[in-house]
Amino acid sequence: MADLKLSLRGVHRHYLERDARLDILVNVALDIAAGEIVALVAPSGAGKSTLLHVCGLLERPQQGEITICGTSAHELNDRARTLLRRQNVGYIYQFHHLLPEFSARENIMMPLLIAGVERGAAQERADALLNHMVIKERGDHRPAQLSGGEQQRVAIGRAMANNPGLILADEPTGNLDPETSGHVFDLLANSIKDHQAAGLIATHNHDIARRADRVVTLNGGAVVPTKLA
Ligand SMILES: Nc1ncnc2c1ncn2[C@@H]1O[C@H](COP(=O)(O)OP(=O)(O)OP(=O)(O)O)[C@@H](O)[C@H]1O
Repeated sequence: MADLKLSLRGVHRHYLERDARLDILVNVALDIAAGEIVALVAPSGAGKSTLLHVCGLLERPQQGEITICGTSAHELNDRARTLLRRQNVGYIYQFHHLLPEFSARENIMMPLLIAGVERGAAQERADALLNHMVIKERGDHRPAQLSGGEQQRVAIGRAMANNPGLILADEPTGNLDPETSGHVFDLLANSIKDHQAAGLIATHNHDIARRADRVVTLNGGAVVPTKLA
């Protein structure tokens, strides 16, 4: 049996809008194993961000089971869900969401400090990640002093800081030119594989999606495998 880092079963998520009910996720089943990268490609509004939020325990589905790194989130209260997320999930957004007043190094240190890691050890880990992301010499720069690709590499470093078992990325290269996109995706993919984490990456970019181990889409709210033309 593969070492599953993410497992969804029978997941339903709807939103209520006035009198209407929008069924966004319908009976979703999805497994992602350690070292596996899955691209999620679907039209705008299909529910990609909703799926990522549900996987990352940022939104509760109305039905279904989510298991992250062997722990079922089903029966957990909000506090325990937050802990499970902090310890096991790294999130990367299209617009990096770095803290503007802190340096690249401090941004990467932040989740470590929140997790109670001692400052010196957090700095060492941040420097190793800056090195891994090939932006070692940018550690003292603030986000506004970095290029888009560099900012996104810092965001990847921050997401990887706690060594999470699951990486969720929402359009991580959506803001970058094609060459930088490929480079940033490769750095992200290598980090995920090196750490034997699992990755779920939503993207509109088919060239990026093709670099994943497999591609899925949302069809009527269900997650189904797809082949890109
Ligand atoms: N909190 C909410 N309340 C009501 N409807 C919502 C809410 N969040 C999302 N939706 C709706 O659910 C649908 C799916 O949204 P979602 O953001 O998951 O799509 P997406 O595939 O990520 O789109 P995009 O590629 O444009 O980012 C959309 O129709 C959206 O308007």
